[in-house]
Amino acid sequence: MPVLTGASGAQAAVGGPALRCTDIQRSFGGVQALKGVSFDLQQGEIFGLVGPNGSGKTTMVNVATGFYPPNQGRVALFGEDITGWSPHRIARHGVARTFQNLALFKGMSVLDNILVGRHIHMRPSALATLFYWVAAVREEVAHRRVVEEIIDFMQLQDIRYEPVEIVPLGMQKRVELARALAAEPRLLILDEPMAGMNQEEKEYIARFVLDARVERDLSVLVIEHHMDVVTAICDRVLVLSEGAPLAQGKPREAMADPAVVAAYLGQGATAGPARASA
Ligand SMILES: Nc1ncnc2c1ncn2[C@@H]1O[C@H](COP(=O)(O)OP(=O)(O)OP(=O)(O)O)[C@@H](O)[C@H]1O
Repeated sequence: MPVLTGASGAQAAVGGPALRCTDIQRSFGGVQALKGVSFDLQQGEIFGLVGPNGSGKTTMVNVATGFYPPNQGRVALFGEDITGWSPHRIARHGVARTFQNLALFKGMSVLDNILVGRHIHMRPSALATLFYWVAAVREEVAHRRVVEEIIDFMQLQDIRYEPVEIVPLGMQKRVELARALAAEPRLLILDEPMAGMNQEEKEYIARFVLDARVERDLSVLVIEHHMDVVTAICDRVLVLSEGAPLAQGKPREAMADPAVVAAYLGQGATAGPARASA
């Protein structure tokens, strides 16, 4: 059954929060991008961040992943306070993300781009490689095995040796998701993973996310504008507007909240729930 037109793939969440954001505030000069945002993303949950353009979704993700420290508020990952940590340190603690604008390495093959996702598990030491090259080769083989398995999972076998820049946009999005999975994260953060995709490509990504949650024991935070995707894959959503939380709950209920409808209407018909069947 197609994911986006069938029953919700949502499952009940179990355990404590994978990500807890408490009273997050963040400004850029005079622009208050986040005005006290709080939410818990439970382990095993697919949690959506939605809202009109400029409502603070990407800023929230950048705060959670250490790209921007918050001006106020705390971020906790699996119970550990990570406020102010660097992106690299947060990545090592099990967070992988994709970006709104693709961040792939042109000139490298699809396979090598995915292999980059393994870097946080690599132990680069020239000395160790020189004297313990057997171990280094063994490590390289192990990384390649993980990558090959992800290439199979994401159905990228046919394009694995292609330079990434000649691959169609929908496939590039899939490669970026594969690279994030290669990091073997506990929390996966996706910033508009289906932007620019046709219906079939959206179906693929939705299915990969649902399968990855189960097979890879993932918690997922996703920013997405396509409301059919949000209602199909998200257990819960937080709706932001102008940096403030408007509603939180199951997708259909949160999107039906009068304050949410009003916020989207203020943005014009193309920005909001009107795209539900896009
Ligand atoms: N680095 C920055 N410098 C200055 N202003 C910024 C910066 N990043 C975000 N902003 C501002 O913060 C506000 C929230 O932006 P943000 O990108 O987080 O929104 P968004 O909900 O992700 O939007 P979209 O759906 O269009 O991607 C906007 O007014 C934006 O212009």
